[in-house]
Amino acid sequence: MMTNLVTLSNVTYKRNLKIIIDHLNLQLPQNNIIGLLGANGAGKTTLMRLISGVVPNYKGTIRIGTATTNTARKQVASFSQILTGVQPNARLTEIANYCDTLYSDFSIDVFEKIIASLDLDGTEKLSALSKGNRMKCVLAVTLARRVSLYLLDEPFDGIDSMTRKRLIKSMLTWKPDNATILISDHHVEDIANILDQVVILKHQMVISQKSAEEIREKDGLSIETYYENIYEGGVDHDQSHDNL
Ligand SMILES: Nc1ncnc2c1ncn2[C@@H]1O[C@H](COP(=O)(O)OP(=O)(O)OP(=O)(O)O)[C@@H](O)[C@H]1O
Repeated sequence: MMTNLVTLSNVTYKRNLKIIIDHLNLQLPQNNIIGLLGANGAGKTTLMRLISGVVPNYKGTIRIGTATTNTARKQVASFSQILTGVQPNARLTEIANYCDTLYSDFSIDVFEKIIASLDLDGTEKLSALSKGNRMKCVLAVTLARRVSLYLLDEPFDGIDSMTRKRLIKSMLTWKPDNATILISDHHVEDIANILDQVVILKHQMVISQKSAEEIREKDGLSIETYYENIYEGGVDHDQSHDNL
């Protein structure tokens, strides 16, 4: 049986009177790679921020393992917005040392191994990195925290296909056993073959959650087609039973 790592119950989040997340319920199992899909503005980044513990005012409950408060969740989830606020002039090794002081779970050893495997030079300054190299750095810093949950918000945005493959390989290599990765990406097909599950967000809510295997084998669809069908107002046949 799958153990749930993350549970959101009845979570509502408003910003300037606008509802961004509406009575959302979601459970994410342990040791899974989960794709978070949805159009621009669907709320993917907001959902990750809520789970990671950086959003102060929301209604409902959010739990990662036994961590329920924002402070406790920050300790057990590594969010890819980790470089926000880092001095652009900092060198990569300085960033790692800084993260090491911030997070007791940070592994400088893992960070160094990841950047070496991605051909990044630790003496480079963050501000001097190309977009692709910056993304490599983001992934290295995020994964160097040894935690049970990783929240990766569009980690391959604007990345060429070869670099993307290397980043995906790195992610799979360095994911701790039993950890869960929630990953958003606008190009579903890029990550489809590594996903265990797909969660689709629309209209401030989760409109579908399904295992990737079920989509491929039972529904006979690619994840991309499944996503487009659901998003365009198609019906999840398993939920309606009208395909019987
Ligand atoms: N700082 C903010 N103030 C007001 N509204 C915001 C703010 N940040 C996000 N929103 C709104 O919240 C909604 C969800 O935004 P969010 O960035 O979470 O979506 P997303 O699915 O990550 O989008 P994208 O795919 O474009 O990154 C949007 O309607 C957006 O306009």
